[in-house]
Amino acid sequence: MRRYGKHTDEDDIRVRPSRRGTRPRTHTRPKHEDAAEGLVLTVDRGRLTCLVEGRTVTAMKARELGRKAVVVGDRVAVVGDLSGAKDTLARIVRVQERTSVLRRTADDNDPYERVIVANADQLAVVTALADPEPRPRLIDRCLVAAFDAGLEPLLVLTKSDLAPAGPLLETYAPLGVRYVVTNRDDFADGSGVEAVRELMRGQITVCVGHSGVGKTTLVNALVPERRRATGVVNAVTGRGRHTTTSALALPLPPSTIGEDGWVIDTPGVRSFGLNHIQLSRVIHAFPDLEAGAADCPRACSHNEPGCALDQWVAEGHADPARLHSLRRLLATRERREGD
Ligand SMILES: Nc1nc2c(ncn2[C@@H]2O[C@H](COP(=O)(O)OP(=O)(O)OP(=O)(O)O)[C@@H](O)[C@H]2O)c(=O)[nH]1
Ligand SMILES: [Zn+2]
Repeated sequence: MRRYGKHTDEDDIRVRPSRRGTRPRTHTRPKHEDAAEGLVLTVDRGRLTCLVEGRTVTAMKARELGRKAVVVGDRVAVVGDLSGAKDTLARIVRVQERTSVLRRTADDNDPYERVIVANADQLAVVTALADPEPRPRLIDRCLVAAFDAGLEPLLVLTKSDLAPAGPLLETYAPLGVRYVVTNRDDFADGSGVEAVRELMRGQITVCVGHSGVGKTTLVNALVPERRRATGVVNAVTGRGRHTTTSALALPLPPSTIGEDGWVIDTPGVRSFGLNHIQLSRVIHAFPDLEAGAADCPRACSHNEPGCALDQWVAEGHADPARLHSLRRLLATRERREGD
């Protein structure tokens, strides 16, 4: 599978002086060797729901983890009561190095970019073809966030009963982004949703979409067990609904080919702040252009006089439509009203 430049969280990289030789070996042995492996499914006010050996276990962060955030998708080491029984609380003592991190937008209530999901493989951008109208700038911002985070983007175009997908797909054709067109009438007999599941098999897919685009309808169709799954979470939080703003990881139903995969629903995540985006990581998703950027001025924005990409395209090394698309994406870094 194609991979964009994956990167991990800065705070995963720790430089520590080696203690070897200065202390007896027993002291450097990792603690909690008996810990079980868990996958974080959701987070609610310091309580983390983890899947541990097939059971849903509630846990909290061990103090030794300090301020390090533990997020949905994290692979963790868990100790303590792992029975999953009511009112039990396990402890997360380690977080495995992340293969990818997706950050949430900074907003008025929270000025910080925060990691919302770890270890995802792809980002499904759910967009209605009508009602509400598609918002290409918003789609572009999501694509930039995906490229930056090293996630494979996937366009899920819903409500195809209301409008054709052609015009929107034309805009995205030069980007070569995979897409699937859906509508809820096709979900009824399961045929429509199988095509979406196929694109998610064996992957960890984060779903984002603006309110009203049909994301809930889609996720419920993808994971018919959702009600039961969220029921488990509710037993933990003691609330009637899953009302947290945390993402929620849901298992795709088992398939005959054995690669199941996960869908991560993200209530309240509609777009992404792009201030932290590194141009080099975005252009990494455009290998045909990246080669031509070698001759760019230092810290080139790729949208300024002297950008070597104009020459590169003029010489026929890459399709002008690709450069146009790249520049359009990079231009969405400036936030505008409604993004
Ligand atoms: N015509 C049509 N309507 C749909 C389709 N899918 C969902 N809807 C309707 O669109 C509305 C929004 O659907 P939801 O699934 O709740 O959308 P959402 O993106 O989860 O929206 P929020 O709950 O606001 O976050 C509902 O009234 C659905 O019945 C579709 O394929 N075609
Ligand atoms: Zn350039």
